[in-house]
Amino acid sequence: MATRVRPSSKRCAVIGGSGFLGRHLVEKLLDRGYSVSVFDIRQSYELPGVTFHQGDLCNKQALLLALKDVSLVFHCASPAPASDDRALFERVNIQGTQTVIQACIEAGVQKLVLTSSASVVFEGADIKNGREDLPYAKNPIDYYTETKIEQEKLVLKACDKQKGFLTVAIRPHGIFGPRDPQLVPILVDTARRGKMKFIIGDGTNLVDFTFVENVVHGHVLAAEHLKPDSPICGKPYHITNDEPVRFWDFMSDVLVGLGYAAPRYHLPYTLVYGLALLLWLLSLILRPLISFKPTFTPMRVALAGTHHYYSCKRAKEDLGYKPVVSLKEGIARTVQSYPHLRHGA
Ligand SMILES: NC(=O)c1ccc[n+]([C@@H]2O[C@H](COP(=O)([O-])OP(=O)(O)OC[C@H]3O[C@@H](n4cnc5c(N)ncnc54)[C@H](O)[C@@H]3O)[C@@H](O)[C@H]2O)c1
Ligand SMILES: CC(C)CCC[C@@H](C)[C@H]1CC[C@H]2C3=C(CC[C@]12C)[C@@]1(C)CC[C@H](O)[C@@H](C(=O)O)[C@@H]1CC3
Repeated sequence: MATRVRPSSKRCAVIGGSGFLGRHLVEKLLDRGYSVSVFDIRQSYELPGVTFHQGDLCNKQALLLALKDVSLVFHCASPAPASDDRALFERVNIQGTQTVIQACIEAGVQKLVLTSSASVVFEGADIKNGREDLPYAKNPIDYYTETKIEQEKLVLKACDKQKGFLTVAIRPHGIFGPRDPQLVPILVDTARRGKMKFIIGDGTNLVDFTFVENVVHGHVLAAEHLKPDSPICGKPYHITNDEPVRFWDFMSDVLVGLGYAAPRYHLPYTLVYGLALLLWLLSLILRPLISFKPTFTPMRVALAGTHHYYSCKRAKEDLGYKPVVSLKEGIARTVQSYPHLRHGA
């Protein structure tokens, strides 16, 4: 009689492993002695110990090949928020995540760790020290957030101790660090176009930004604590730097570190938000004729002008989480890693 080989607990797959967070996670997993399969729509690097599977996560057969003999899966793939493409977000984040869950169950995967986002509870109003039991946003500001909510619900609902399939979701906020393709590059691009002179609102709003290595640390802790008798099964966990900072101080530190001037002039929040909404509607109406992407989207303005920081108490208690890199050190390492984005480079 053929016996089913139980996948090695040190064999894992990272869906979205070619991306910013995914690659940092892969590097940490290799350091910790895991062998890693990366499944991604693109291959962006090569590393000893990593097997690449190029494919779309909406394709179950392609996924099944990558999940063979894998016991632990990290799902950190998503279209970029800036794409603002509703159909793409629904296909990848919702239908694709359903496919990931089915493929994991069929392949005998035991643990699935989802990269969700703290923004699943954010709808433009202030959040101060928000806990995981805040309700999901009823009116999410953009399609990205709308589909991240559905994605998280699907993954957490799929947790089934009887069947031996355990799930958990990590909710980071504002990830930054070396190789980040959005926060620092968009910020510098905006500064180079002379649009980072303004502070939206009074500039005192506190926000969480999370150095990528802390996000990775949270994922690894979650994977290693995910056991049938652990309290973390089927739950979401905030993972941040646990050092809320003024949004505009963080932006200024990065800009000044790269040789640009810090924003100085204040603009009223409601005015900028209204304009951003108008521009977004205009871009939607004109989309069949011309394509333009406004820099100041309603979501970016809301993120820039409100308080939104989250409690990591649950992660500290259940996972023993503690950030491994401080905000100051994270900013310094990030700034240093972008010589090509320095002023005048
Ligand atoms: N960057 C942040 O600030 C932030 C904050 C909170 C949560 N997150 C979440 O973290 C995860 C990783 O984000 P990131 O910043 O590393 O983004 P990223 O764009 O660098 O990485 C995403 C990866 O997913 C891959 N991908 C996209 N569609 C795919 C598909 N159909 N099939 C297979 N692969 C596909 C991309 O090729 C890319 O390599 C995402 O789920 C994102 O929602 C990011
Ligand atoms: C144009 C200016 C007002 C601001 C320029 C900087 C912005 C590009 C970034 C500042 C905060 C960032 C951020 C994200 C994208 C880039 C910023 C808007 C996310 C929306 C990316 C997706 C994540 O899931 C969100 C999260 O929940 O952490 C990010 C929130 C912060």
